[in-house]
Amino acid sequence: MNEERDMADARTILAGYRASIDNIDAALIHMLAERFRCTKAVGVLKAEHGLPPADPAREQEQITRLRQLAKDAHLDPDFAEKFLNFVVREVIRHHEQIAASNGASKAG
Ligand SMILES: O=C(O)C(=O)C[C@]1(C(=O)O)C=C[C@@H](O)C=C1
Repeated sequence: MNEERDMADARTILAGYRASIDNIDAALIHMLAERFRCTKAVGVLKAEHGLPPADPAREQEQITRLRQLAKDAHLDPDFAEKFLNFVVREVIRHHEQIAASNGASKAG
């Protein structure tokens, strides 16, 4: 029946899209892992030199840049900003933990 074939075709197309989504999600995880590997090193550097975990001026530059990139890529700039903020808040939390343990190791 035509309806059954349409449904089978739709399922095949959906599976194709899902395969791409799975590849993209894997790439995002790998890119985030690399970003956090890098920011961990930044956290150590900052802690060793007594630099503050957060740098609001740098964040403002990143937001401006990413909002423009998002616009050019037809991605919602508000979403891009929220995503960056979400990631950066987690980075700052890591920086604070590193600074606390750095202080503890200096004291001990
Ligand atoms: O560039 C820095 O100073 C960082 O610590 C990295 C980073 C980021 O994740 O991009 C995190 C915290 C700062 O507020 C700004 C940027």
